[in-house]
Amino acid sequence: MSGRLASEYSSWKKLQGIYDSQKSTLVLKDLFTQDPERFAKFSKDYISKDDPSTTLFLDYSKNLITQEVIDTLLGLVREAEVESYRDKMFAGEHINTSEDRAVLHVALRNFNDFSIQEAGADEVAGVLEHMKQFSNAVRSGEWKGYTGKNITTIVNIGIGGSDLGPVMVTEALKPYSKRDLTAHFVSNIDGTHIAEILRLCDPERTLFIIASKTFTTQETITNAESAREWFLSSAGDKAHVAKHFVALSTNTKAVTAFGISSDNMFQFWDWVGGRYSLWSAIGLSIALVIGYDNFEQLLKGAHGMDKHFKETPLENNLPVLLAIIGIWYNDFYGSQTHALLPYDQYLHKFADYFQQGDMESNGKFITKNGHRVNYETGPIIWGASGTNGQHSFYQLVHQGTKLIPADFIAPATTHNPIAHSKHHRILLSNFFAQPEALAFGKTEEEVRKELGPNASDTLVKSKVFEGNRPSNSIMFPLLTPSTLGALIALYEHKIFVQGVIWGINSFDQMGVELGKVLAKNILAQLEKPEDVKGHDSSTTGLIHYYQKFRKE
Ligand SMILES: O=P(O)(O)OC[C@H]1O[C@@H](O)[C@H](O)[C@@H](O)[C@@H]1O
Repeated sequence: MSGRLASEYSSWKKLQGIYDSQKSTLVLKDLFTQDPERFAKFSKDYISKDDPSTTLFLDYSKNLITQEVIDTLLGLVREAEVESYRDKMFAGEHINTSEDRAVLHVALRNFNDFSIQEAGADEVAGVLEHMKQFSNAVRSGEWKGYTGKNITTIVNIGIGGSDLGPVMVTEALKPYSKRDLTAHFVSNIDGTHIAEILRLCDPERTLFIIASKTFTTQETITNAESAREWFLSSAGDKAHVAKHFVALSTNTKAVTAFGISSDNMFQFWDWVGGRYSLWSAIGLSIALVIGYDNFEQLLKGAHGMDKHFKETPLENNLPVLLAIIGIWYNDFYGSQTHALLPYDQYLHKFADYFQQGDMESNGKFITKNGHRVNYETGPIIWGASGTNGQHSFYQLVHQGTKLIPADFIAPATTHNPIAHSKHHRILLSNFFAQPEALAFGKTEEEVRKELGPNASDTLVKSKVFEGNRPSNSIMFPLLTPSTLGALIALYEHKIFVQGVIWGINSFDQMGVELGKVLAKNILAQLEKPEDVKGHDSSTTGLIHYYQKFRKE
């Protein structure tokens, strides 16, 4: 991050020139015809140096790019000093400047390869050991509830980064889960969320995991208090809380004040951002569900990608490639969104997870130096698992008026090869067909030929696919813990690279604060109409409407 606006870099200006002069010739159909080597040139294998069985394959040939575009985008990476910023992150420098914090999720999965000096980095192994002991004890049945019964249900209470990561990963790695241990996740302050989950729980066999970095988040603390009240209405004695409540937090004082002993607290540090915290104690529910060894594999898979990101030249660096291609569409083609489309039911929460990961990191208009950007920053991230999306929103992706770059993600093999893998073959045939249709479309001539001479012009036109809609395809042999770790880290580092190029701080989240402050103020005014003060007429009117129906 050089301190300049991205648009001031010479490579940015050059990219604008390339876009203006070559846009009409950047046509995938032609680019593929002109160069039979295009796939080989624009695809990369990732093989983990530590564990060669962990691999990913990235095909980025179906993008509106030429070697010149890629080279110029890499020039942008150099001008923005991404490598130096990356090294600062790994060294523990306080690159989260607004909060004066290091950004060290890489230290949580380090396994002694990188030397990191920041306070707390040397405590990671100890916390992992605590997680290992605890998860083994619960899973084996050695840890008993207050009436001497095994724990069969865990309820993670957390929100944002203290929820989305554990939810996504426990869903993604279900084939590795202990099937007789049920995991629930409560996040929403809406009492319906916890009420419906508690209906499924037996207080004698349920463990509540209160996950909150700050331990002050209103939703989490309120849900945790209601869970404790529900538990005590059966257990009676407060001493039993120790067997049924644990906390994952950086705030020992607040955890103790809540009534959870520090023995049952799993520590982490202020240099772990909420949306980067699944690798920390926040991952306890993951370790409980899939077992500690699999959790460690997840960390190791991510560590392999960290090494790749740190050590691989820019032109072969997968997170860098994903980042610059994203910038090409976001800042030059004017794409507003980016779709994540995993063709794997186990990854059905992947887009939700990276909605926070990306949008909370890069949804910012002020640079680290306090200037307003004059270009677009983070895209809107959305998506759903294939093939469901095909029967809903793909219509717009294929024939709508917007350019929506997409990442298609799929495992070559499945954990559920039912009907001799027939399902998986059909799934993959769609995974291959969609990017092909998006890229190459269907011409009027082809449609006319298909429909015959009597087809009306209107019908023919409605069936034309313009094509030239870009996508990346990411494949891997099977969705294992280490592969998932590598895949998540790939996207984390992509977000990092983009943030550095845009000159913003990807590691604070000031934009979520205003709503919280206003809600607190309004909460105090909800009882009487005469208390509703200081709002616009719309907000006042809405609160008055509520007050007509208000009940205890
Ligand atoms: O873990 P905590 O402190 O309860 O915070 C939960 C979430 O709180 C939100 O307010 C933040 O925007 C998220 O980044 C964070 O993950």
